[in-house]
Amino acid sequence: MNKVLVLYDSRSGNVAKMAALVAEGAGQVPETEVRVRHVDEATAEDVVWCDGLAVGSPTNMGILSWKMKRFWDETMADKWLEVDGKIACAFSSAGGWGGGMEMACQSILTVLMNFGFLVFGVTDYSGRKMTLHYGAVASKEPREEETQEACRILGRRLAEWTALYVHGRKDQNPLTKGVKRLCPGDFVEDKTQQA
Ligand SMILES: Cc1cc2nc3c(=O)[nH]c(=O)nc-3n(C[C@H](O)[C@H](O)[C@H](O)COP(=O)(O)O)c2cc1C
Repeated sequence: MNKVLVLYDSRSGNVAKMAALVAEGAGQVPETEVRVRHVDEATAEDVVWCDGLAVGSPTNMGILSWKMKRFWDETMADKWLEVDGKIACAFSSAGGWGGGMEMACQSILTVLMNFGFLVFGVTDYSGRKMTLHYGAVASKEPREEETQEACRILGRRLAEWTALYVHGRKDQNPLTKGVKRLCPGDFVEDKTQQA
């Protein structure tokens, strides 16, 4: 069974909504078991259990929340050298566009790299001007369809990579499985807007 953990922190519910969408996306890959854990209830064993991990945090001063940082500093400290090679990605909500959500994703990815995770971004677009190159991002709650879809794509891509690289399921390779992957040109209605 393909195993995905969605680990998140959320103070006012926005990242929790993103986490549910990331989990929904992961669940679109057959034979995938998805666990969703708030950082307050997550254990080191949840991380050990998974093949792939999506970590979400509110953007706090441009980086991950102190609770999420503490989880890796303290809860996971004994597991250092034991979780290398798992596949991982990030997502974050900030107070507004430009508020640092991609930097927060980068800070999450930095922590994960420190533990030996194989981290990734996504080249696909989820809307006319929305992609998730460093992880899925939202301004406040994921209200717009393209923001919601970015979260789903992230979770689905994570489960596809773990299916392929951990379980050898070549049929789940997103580059060859025949599911349309969107790029900016797919959304251009008015050619004068292309630049
Ligand atoms: C301590 C603190 C720091 C924050 N720092 C930022 C920030 O650097 N940039 C930003 O745009 N929003 C910032 N915010 C706003 C949150 O990132 C935003 O409200 C987010 O959607 C909260 O997610 P949550 O509902 O999952 O807790 C901050 C909020 C708090 C409480």
